[in-house]
Amino acid sequence: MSTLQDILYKVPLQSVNGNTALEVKDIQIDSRRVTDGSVFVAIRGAQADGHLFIEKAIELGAIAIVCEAMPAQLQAGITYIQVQNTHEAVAYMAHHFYGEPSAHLKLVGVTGTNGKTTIATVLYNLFTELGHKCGLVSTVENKIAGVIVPATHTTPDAVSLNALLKQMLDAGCTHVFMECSSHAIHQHRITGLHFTGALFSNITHDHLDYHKTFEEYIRVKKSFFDNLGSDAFAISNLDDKRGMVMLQNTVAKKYYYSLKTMAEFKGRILENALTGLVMMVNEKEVHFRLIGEFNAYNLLAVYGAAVNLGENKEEVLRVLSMLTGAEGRFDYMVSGQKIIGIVDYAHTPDALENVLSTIKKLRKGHEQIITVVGCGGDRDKTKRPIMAKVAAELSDRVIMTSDNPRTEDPQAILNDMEAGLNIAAKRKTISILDRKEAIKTAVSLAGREDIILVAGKGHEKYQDINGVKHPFDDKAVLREVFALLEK
Ligand SMILES: CC(=O)N[C@H]1[C@@H](OP(=O)(O)OP(=O)(O)OC[C@H]2O[C@@H](n3ccc(=O)[nH]c3=O)[C@H](O)[C@@H]2O)O[C@H](CO)[C@@H](O)[C@@H]1O[C@H](C)C(=O)N[C@@H](C)C(=O)N[C@H](CCC(=O)O)C(=O)O
Ligand SMILES: Nc1ncnc2c1ncn2[C@@H]1O[C@H](COP(=O)(O)OP(=O)(O)OP(=O)(O)O)[C@@H](O)[C@H]1O
Ligand SMILES: N[C@H](CCC[C@H](N)C(=O)O)C(=O)O
Ligand SMILES: [Mg+2]
Repeated sequence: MSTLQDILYKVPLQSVNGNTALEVKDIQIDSRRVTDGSVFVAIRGAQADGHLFIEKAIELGAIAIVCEAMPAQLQAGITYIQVQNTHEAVAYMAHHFYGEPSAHLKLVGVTGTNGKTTIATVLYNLFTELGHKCGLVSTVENKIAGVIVPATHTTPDAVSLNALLKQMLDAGCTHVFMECSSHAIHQHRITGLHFTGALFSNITHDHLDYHKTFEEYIRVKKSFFDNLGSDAFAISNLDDKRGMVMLQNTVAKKYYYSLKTMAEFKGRILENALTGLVMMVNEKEVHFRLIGEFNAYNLLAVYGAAVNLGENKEEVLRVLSMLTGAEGRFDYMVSGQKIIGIVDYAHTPDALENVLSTIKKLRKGHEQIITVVGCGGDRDKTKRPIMAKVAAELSDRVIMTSDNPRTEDPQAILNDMEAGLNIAAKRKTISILDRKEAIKTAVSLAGREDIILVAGKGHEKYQDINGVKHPFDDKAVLREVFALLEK
């Protein structure tokens, strides 16, 4: 068991009031989860201020409080620690409390707007096939050597994350592949972790509701690389406009991948079809089951990481050629009538453009492309008209519908999307609020070999309407509607 003093190692303290030799049972950032012997860390968030719950935490058994501002009245027998930034403090505290698990693991972090889940999942599957016990931290799910632990975030908060890494270590995992979202980097959820490697996929328009400007979003992602140690490797996409900037100030060993110019990990696409990719990877021709140019990039990032982790190149490519991607990422099915259905998590303008242009390139002739798409509520509003415009430009028909409306009026979200449509785009677009009806309509409009893209929700198994998560699964609905056609 650690003492408060032990876990505060490396945390710059502003003032201390009380005993720091106390034994700590756990660390909590949510007062509602405090029990006897917890340390409660008060965090100023977007919705609430943890400082308002200090009394509540003490009532529930907190023995120490870590805060940015000391309460006016201090309770006897309780230790109060004031720090400048509680987000940062809790990350170091969790790291120490759980015995610095990341330092004993080969931990690889993946950041970028799109491709994180795919890259982390393919790495996890590759290394598992290569005979290693692995951990996965991702949007779809977390995994500890094959055992699924449901994910609530792309990257969990610092306490949950360090606890998870400790569980992975205890289960015998040697390698962990983890998505690092920009929210997580900004909120210090990954601060203090020891990374063996870091990967950058790309950066485009997303989360500007949170980061405010694109420059700030870039700065946050870059800070992940700035904070790596000199023993780490950093691999970036040279074909992305910000690929070099990301690694500009890192002291880690730098590597690049590219489809367009010379790079340590160089790919050249020979064939790109709905059946898979054929790509030259550093002079070797390989067939992959993953589809589309964007996955060629993801594969190069994975290959670069595997080589840097000391795996045999031939063996890596042999296993990679057999792997598929992550659930709900270009997830492909065909109806009895030969209508093609693709469920994809594209929920940004760039991802939508990528997935649609990939479909356009891969179709055999002029089969119709019918896109079902919506935009999430309580998220970046500026992407809505752009996503509608992209969908209309690259599809023959568009059914605009609800994604996760969350607390917003679903019709208002559709109106925001419609603002991106010109007259020609409006002519090929219809709006149907109910997502299941929208999918049914798409299928009813499709003929043999036409392609239906259901975008935005990928693996998600629910639709969040007004804070209530209603069961909903794009893949299951599409399968059900396809089955109705057989009757
Ligand atoms: C905007 C955002 O990222 N919010 C995250 C943030 O919450 P917050 O700091 O704003 O929390 P808050 O509700 O204001 O509360 C402040 C503090 O008071 C505490 N509190 C609150 C109430 C109470 O009774 N007692 C109490 O102690 C809370 O536990 C918290 O510590 O910190 C919380 C703990 O880590 C997260 O759960 C929460 O994620 C929310 C639910 C969320 O939706 N986040 C999304 C946007 C997110 O993080 N997404 C990224 C991926 C995006 C992508 O890749 O596309 C992710 O990594 O998942
Ligand atoms: N390298 C890539 N470049 C551009 N688009 C991509 C790339 N990889 C995947 N995509 C597209 O982006 C969507 C999301 O991919 P993925 O889930 O792998 O990314 P992510 O970064 O984990 O996303 P999120 O931040 O939402 O968790 C996919 O469904 C696909 O359409
Ligand atoms: N991690 C992303 C996922 C968005 C998925 C989309 N279906 C939506 O609800 O907007 C977010 O929370 O912004
Ligand atoms: Mg993800």
